[in-house]
Amino acid sequence: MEELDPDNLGYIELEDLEALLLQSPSEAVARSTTTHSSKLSKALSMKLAPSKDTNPLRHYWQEFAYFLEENWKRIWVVTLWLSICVALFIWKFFQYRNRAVFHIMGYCVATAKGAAETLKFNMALVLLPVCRNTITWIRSKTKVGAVVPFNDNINFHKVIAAGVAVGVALHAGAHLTCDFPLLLHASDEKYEPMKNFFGATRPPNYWWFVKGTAGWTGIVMVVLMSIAFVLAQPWFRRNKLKDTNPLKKLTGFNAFWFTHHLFVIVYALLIVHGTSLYLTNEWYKKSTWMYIAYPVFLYSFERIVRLFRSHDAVKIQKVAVYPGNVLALYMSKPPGFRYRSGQYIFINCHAVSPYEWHPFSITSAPGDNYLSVHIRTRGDWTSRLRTVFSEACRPPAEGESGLLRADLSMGVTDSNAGFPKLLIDGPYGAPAQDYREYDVLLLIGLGIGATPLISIVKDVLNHIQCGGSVGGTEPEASGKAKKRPFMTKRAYFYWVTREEGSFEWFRGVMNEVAEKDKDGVIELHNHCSSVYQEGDARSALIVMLQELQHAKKGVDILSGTSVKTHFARPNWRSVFKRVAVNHENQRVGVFYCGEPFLVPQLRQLSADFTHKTNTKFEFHKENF
Ligand SMILES: Cc1cc2nc3c(=O)[nH]c(=O)nc-3n(C[C@H](O)[C@H](O)[C@H](O)COP(=O)(O)OP(=O)(O)OC[C@H]3O[C@@H](n4cnc5c(N)ncnc54)[C@H](O)[C@@H]3O)c2cc1C
Ligand code: HEM
Repeated sequence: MEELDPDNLGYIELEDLEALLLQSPSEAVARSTTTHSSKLSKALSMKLAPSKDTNPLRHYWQEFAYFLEENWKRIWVVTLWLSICVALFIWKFFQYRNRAVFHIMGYCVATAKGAAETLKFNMALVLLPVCRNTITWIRSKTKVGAVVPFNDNINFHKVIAAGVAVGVALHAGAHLTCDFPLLLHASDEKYEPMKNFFGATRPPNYWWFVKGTAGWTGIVMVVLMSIAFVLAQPWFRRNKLKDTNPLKKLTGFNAFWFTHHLFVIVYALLIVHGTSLYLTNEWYKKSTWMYIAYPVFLYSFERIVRLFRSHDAVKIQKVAVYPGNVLALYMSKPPGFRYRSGQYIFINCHAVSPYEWHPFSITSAPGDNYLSVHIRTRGDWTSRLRTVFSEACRPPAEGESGLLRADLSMGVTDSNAGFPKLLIDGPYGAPAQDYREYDVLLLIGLGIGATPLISIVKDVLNHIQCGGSVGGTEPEASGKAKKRPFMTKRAYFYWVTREEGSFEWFRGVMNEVAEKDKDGVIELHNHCSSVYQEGDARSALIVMLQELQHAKKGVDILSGTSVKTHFARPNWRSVFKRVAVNHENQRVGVFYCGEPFLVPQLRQLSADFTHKTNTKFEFHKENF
């Protein structure tokens, strides 16, 4: 069944529907599933002015223009990076092309040295996109985000790592398979200029090169990097192996994480490798440390900041365990802790694992005087966290939401009532944090993916309450106004979950919106996709019961709030159509968080509606 317009249920009077339901449920179902939603869809289509342009060339050009518009930041960054790599390679390659050693080892040595130059650069650069604090600071405090795609930092990290892999293959491959054998078998005449580097007597055998400092450090680096590279692949990191596979225990996020720390040894070896070169004697030509010094220092500083910042445990103020295996933790805000909706923090719980840090989106709003996260049980760590916190909880009192809960005196007490110690680190920037730049927000969350979006909804709500006018300047928790404008004038939130129990997670927020948002700035749509299949008569019956209850008591039977629950998935095209019709000539920020399978469809709809209407949709996504 398609989305029903909650404002327009006039196709059958509710009293008639109730009577009909008692007499003839099947007829009631038939009448309730009239072409209401397709009528709505047609009416919207008529309001839209679709492009009449059928010229295929122009169509492809439009697609291309949209592609450029969407990707220009990525394109310039990757083009610049590639150009620097190529330039470094060529520069070093031709330097060696003109040296005596070229007459023995030829293009092999020129290739090895060209590749080594890109390796120094890439081993330095690969650290920058993972300096999370620096990136969060730059994107919050400066306008650099307008030209640099910070949301792609981890993708860029992987692209550079791929550049490292190519560099290692060329460099190590050329040295091991070509340069060393050529030098061993060179004629005495050709060897003559090499005496400066290798001494009067020529190296006796291949093993001599391998056991030399440059040789063994190089080989150890390749071995360590190979382990880290393999375990960093999404397939291993996300542990997609079958349970029966003996390798299963050796992979997963922790394996990725610990083997990634082998890079500490790799960087130490790289410095040694770069100072014990066979073909360079002058110290000032040994430039490896010059490339990597600053990024290594910056990244080390980041780690030290993380260590100190997360030193003190937060106070737990409230814990609730919800259906759908979700644990909600409400904690005190550490002094000076400022964040934006959409950002996330890392959490560490000693009682679960002293070394593991897991990221979670913040679900409270910047104006709230507490910090909250909603954690869905996925694997070992989240399951154990749920267990240790559940054990300290009591069953909920009547009317309270949450299966088990503990409400402490909201920060007044120093005692943590026997709760395990919790450390946090953050906040860190995420794609959803840029929502304030848009006139209109279309927020789409799948399951637990609603978490960063809930914080946005709360922030818009707090803004309505504090400032009164949406679209004014941004009020701070303290009440002072900052200069940065708050552009958002309207927000649509679509939340799709499988189990109806999930609506418990954010029941409080839903009620608050319904109660406080008098001007209807925020429009909430809950979609429950598991009750019955689309078109199933039973689902139509539930819709009817729900309408009756909603009309009589103002409360939805599933969400337990005044927000209506829809059945089955939303019709995304209709959703975009409605937003386009309601917001001509405006910029709509589409923020999606959830499983990746919906990304192509939403991206395509954003592109289509940007082409065909004068509303501009900008798509952002986050998956976890
Ligand atoms: C930016 C971000 C925000 C997130 N926000 C939320 C949220 O609000 N609510 C929520 O329930 N979940 C959120 N997650 C997902 C959450 O971090 C994982 O579900 C959790 O770490 C799983 O740990 P596990 O050991 O229980 O599960 P596992 O079975 O070990 O892992 C399940 C999945 O989580 C990933 N994962 C495991 N450990 C980590 C880690 N330390 N860091 C990053 N990824 C890891 C794995 O690669 C795997 O894909 C978020 C993830 C990210 C990256
Ligand atoms: C030269 C090789 C590499 C180096 C030096 C390197 C280094 C790092 C460092 C220092 C971090 C930051 C950890 C932190 O502080 O949180 C990191 C994170 C990460 N790296 Fe690498 N890496 C390399 C190769 C790779 C490769 C090949 C992949 C995957 C294909 C990869 C995937 C990742 C991912 C996904 C993260 C982010 C983890 C998270 O925050 O969830 N890296 N890397």
